[in-house]
Amino acid sequence: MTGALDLTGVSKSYGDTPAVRALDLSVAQGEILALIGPSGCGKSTLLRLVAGLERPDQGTLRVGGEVVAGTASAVPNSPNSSVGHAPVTRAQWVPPEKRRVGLVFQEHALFPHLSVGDNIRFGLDGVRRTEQDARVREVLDLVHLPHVADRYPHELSGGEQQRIALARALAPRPAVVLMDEPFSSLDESLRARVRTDTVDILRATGTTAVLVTHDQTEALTVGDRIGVMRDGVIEQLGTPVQVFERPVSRFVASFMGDADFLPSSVDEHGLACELGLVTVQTDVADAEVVVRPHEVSLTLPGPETDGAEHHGALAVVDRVEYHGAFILHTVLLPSGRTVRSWQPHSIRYPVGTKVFASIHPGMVPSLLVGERTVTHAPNTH
Ligand SMILES: Nc1ncnc2c1ncn2[C@@H]1O[C@H](COP(=O)(O)OP(=O)(O)OP(=O)(O)O)[C@@H](O)[C@H]1O
Repeated sequence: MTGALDLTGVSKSYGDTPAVRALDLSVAQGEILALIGPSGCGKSTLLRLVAGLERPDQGTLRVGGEVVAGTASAVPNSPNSSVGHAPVTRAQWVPPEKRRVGLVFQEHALFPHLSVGDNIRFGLDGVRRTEQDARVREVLDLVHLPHVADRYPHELSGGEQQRIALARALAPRPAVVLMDEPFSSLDESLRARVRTDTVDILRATGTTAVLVTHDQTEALTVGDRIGVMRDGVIEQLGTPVQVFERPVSRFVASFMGDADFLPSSVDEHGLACELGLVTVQTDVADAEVVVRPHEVSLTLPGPETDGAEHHGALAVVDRVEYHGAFILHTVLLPSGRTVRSWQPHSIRYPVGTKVFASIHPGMVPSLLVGERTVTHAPNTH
């Protein structure tokens, strides 16, 4: 089925540097896709390809079902052509201004010499002035800034400028809005508010969007799906719950949230790691258990933990970091490995405290064999 945005086998290199490699991606109508990955993995190149600011070396891009770059569906050979002859193909290219794509890029900030109204009108070329005025009013209402049409960008706060940039992108009713780190210049408290407002506006208008971010929380809270990119490919594409709770690889597990990795072994009780038995049914030997800090429980040793080595390990608090609402404890296990544990604000074990570390009951950690996670079912025993 055709989505609002479809990429098929798209590749782009800069000289010898592959930036995007044979990438397939489909974004559904009204969906918000968050793209995340380490610096240089190809996120911006992907957006620039969709925007038409770069040409793909290979592959096809469609916006709203229309081929905007690459090779249109192959024109079949004429009946007279010799058997085995390569199909005739036709390169297609739609320039950026003709694509139904709205941009909220940092480098496409508002024009400083144009009023807010004229900034928004900029994308409405060819539309009658009365219609332009109506649309400017409409999108300014949408971003809750109906009174700023005559102001200049420098007369707006950072958050207001960001909302105007969104209004400008939405004005021509694009099929897809592309956002490259749109909130990164805002301070943290403002960022959360502008982000929420932006998502509300995208939802209210049913707009399809691709958002590039460095921020895990942003990806998890904003994306209907998240694409985790690495070296020019999407290593995992899934819902926030899938990428966080069922990462497909060591890379995704450590990139989306914090993770520690503990070796495991299978004994007569089942699969166990240093933090005790793992509620996973598997016959995989030599797996590593992916342990997230929110899954690790710390308690002071007492009669109930005596002889409970199947359920955890005696550890020593090695490091304590205050994060406001939560406190991150790093504990040293008997093996010399460390694991991290989030504790609520009210619990702060000083460095050197002996604690009993275990996996919270009911948690079903992921298992890694080599670099990939293995699928498994929770142990029902
Ligand atoms: N114009 C260019 N010329 C040469 N190489 C480039 C160019 N643009 C990007 N690259 C290279 O392509 C690769 C992907 O870059 P890209 O900007 O897409 O990554 P990114 O994931 O957006 O990184 P960041 O998060 O740091 O913005 C990198 O190796 C980068 O150095």
